[in-house]
Amino acid sequence: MAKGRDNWLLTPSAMGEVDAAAAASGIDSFGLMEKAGQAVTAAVLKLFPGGERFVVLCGPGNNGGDGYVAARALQESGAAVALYHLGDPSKLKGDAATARSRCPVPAEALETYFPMRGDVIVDAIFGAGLARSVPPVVVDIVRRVDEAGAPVVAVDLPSGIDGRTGTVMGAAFKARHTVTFMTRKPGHLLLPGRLHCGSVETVDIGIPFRLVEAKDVHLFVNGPQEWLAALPTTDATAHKFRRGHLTVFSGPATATGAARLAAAAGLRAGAGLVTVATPPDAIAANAAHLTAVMLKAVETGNDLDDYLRDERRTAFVLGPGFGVGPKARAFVTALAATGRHLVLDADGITAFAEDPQALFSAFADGAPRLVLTPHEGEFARLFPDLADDPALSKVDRARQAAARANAAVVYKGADSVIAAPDGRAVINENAPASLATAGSGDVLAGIVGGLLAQGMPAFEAAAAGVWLHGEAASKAGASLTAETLINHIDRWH
Ligand SMILES: NC(=O)C1=CN([C@@H]2O[C@H](COP(=O)(O)OP(=O)(O)OC[C@H]3O[C@@H](n4cnc5c(N)ncnc54)[C@H](O)[C@@H]3O)[C@@H](O)[C@H]2O)[C@H](O)CC1
Ligand SMILES: [K+]
Repeated sequence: MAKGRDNWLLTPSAMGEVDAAAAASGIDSFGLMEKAGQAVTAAVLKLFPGGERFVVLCGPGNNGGDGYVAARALQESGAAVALYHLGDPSKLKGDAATARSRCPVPAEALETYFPMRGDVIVDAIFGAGLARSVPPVVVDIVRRVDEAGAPVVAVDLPSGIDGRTGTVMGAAFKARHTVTFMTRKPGHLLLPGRLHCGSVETVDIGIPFRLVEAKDVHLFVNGPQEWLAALPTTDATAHKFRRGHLTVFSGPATATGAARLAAAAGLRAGAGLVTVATPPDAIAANAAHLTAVMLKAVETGNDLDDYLRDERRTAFVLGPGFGVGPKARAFVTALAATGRHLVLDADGITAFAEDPQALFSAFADGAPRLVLTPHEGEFARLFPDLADDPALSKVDRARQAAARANAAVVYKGADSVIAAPDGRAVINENAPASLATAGSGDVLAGIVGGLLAQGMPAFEAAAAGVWLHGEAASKAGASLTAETLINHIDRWH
């Protein structure tokens, strides 16, 4: 499955470099702006064929330039158009100045705009060049538009959204629809930016895609193109041992459900065999609920050493319901020494809060064998400096964490980011809101463990696991529980 426009992501600065490369290769840059403005016009007219008045808000850069093109094209279509500008339009430069000079619509200062009933707003104030918090006049206009409930179509990005991080810089429009150019930007997927974009349309404005590909940014929307080639196939003749053996470590008698959810999910994800390794006091609780999944008592370090002697036990999940004490740290250290694969989740992560370096050192050598699946709070426990650095996007944080831990990191959320130590990263977009339910994280850990058990590399298993989890949730419907989610996990091939 090829990487294409739909799953490619460029940061605004990389997009700017692509623009510059296009201009250097002889492509007419005003032609690009013209196509951008025309595409916005087409989207606006399609979405609002009965719009009474189109109000174009133009900023001081090329985003505003796109707006001047759109204002002219909307007027040429016979629509009523009003135009408001931020800053002194006589100071516009280059293509934006050209676009303004060709726009016959009279313009007024932005602060004088008060929405009227029937207005449809084209937001061309800031796009890729937003560099700091929006000025007070934009904060005011965003508020007026919100209060009036007027629909907004955003050019490139809703003004106020940082295209690199998805952060709201002071205030930002909540668009009904966003028209962006060549590829989406991280801010269209990362929260809260995603919630401000409405539907997002990516328009080819004529920059050859080879110039986009030349920017080797290693950032994509998560999808099968990233990992399908590494997904284990189900071969009818495959022996169950060849499909790997996943072990999930259970917590004490009072906390066994999470491990069973992970185990059942691992089986569904294709592991040939799955065992719940349980403290003796929890055998009865686990035995009462397991059928296809096997059960084995593992209490002490010696028990674990014995258990690990069988090299066919290829992958492990530790954390769901496990408890955060020294036992978790000792077990993880022993597992690391085997050279096999581990998903460390929940309590397993928190157990290393006081000494994250001990965890990173244990997995420092060789190809990544560890998958970490922290939500925001757990991430901050292992990587407090990265969590606190406001300059970093969620992608930056996940990437730096992956490099530090020599692990595939799944930084969870509605906008999960999966990153590898070598810098590859994907942003996930297929997770429905219904996934925010008890036990959903345990199921994810189990899916990833099941894929690791079958020999999938850490980053691919992590990215595939997150995507399959999202697909399962969509199929399970709005009232899903962790149990019904498991029944909808599909291995895909
Ligand atoms: N290939 C493409 O994607 C094309 C994109 N186009 C459009 O161009 C903009 C990017 O244009 P740029 O001039 O770089 O940036 P902006 O217009 O977003 O803003 C820059 C402008 O605004 C000033 N500024 C930035 N932040 C603030 C702030 N907080 N307060 C006040 N002023 C601010 C800054 O100093 C500049 O003057 C892209 O989004 C597309 O819409 C091209 O039209 C075609 C090719
Ligand atoms: K905009």
